[in-house]
Amino acid sequence: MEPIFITTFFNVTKHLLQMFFQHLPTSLFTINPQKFKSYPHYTYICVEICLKKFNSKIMKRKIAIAADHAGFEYKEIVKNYLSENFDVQDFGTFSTDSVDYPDFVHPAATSVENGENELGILLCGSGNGVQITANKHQKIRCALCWMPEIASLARQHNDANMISIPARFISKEVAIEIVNKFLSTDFEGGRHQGRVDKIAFC
Ligand SMILES: O=C(CO)[C@H](O)[C@H](O)COP(=O)(O)O
Repeated sequence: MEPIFITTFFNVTKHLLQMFFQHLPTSLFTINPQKFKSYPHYTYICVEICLKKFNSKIMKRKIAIAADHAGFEYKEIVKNYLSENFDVQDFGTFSTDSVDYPDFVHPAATSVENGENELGILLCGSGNGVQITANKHQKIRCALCWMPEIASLARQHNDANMISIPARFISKEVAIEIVNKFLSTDFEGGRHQGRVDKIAFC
């Protein structure tokens, strides 16, 4: 390849990366064009980083969150934790005043069901009330998660599109770990696909 093309290619890539992702380490942009031939995979890596960062910055994943008074404090913590990297839609409640969880869960579940949000996180004291409510929706598979491994399995095996968290029974740190697993684990498909397809009954 002509050196001029190589130099131009790297300069353009460098400027684009710097423009969009100023927080990335400078070392990532320090590329010697003369060494291009010995780093063919570098282009691929640059493009991949570019696309991932572009996706997470410009097209943030949309997450619904809702809680009752028992889950309110954890909801705020989870919401703040996610706010930088996700587009979080908060369906309430907005204080520790006593409320009825279905009033907040149904709108959140509807938003996941109709595709307005990709996934949803629900919190109440035991996790049961919000889970039972959400699972009344035909297209919702809401898993009660009290440890991170259960959240991973809920995605891998059950293709759960919502989780419920028992705020009165786990620490805030564990709640965050659960949310991380839920949002970063993919459905495995395969033998689980047919099972998941059989869940919605009528
Ligand atoms: O866990 C719950 C539902 O499953 C609720 O958070 C819990 O029932 C609220 O209880 P209280 O009104 O006594 O605060």
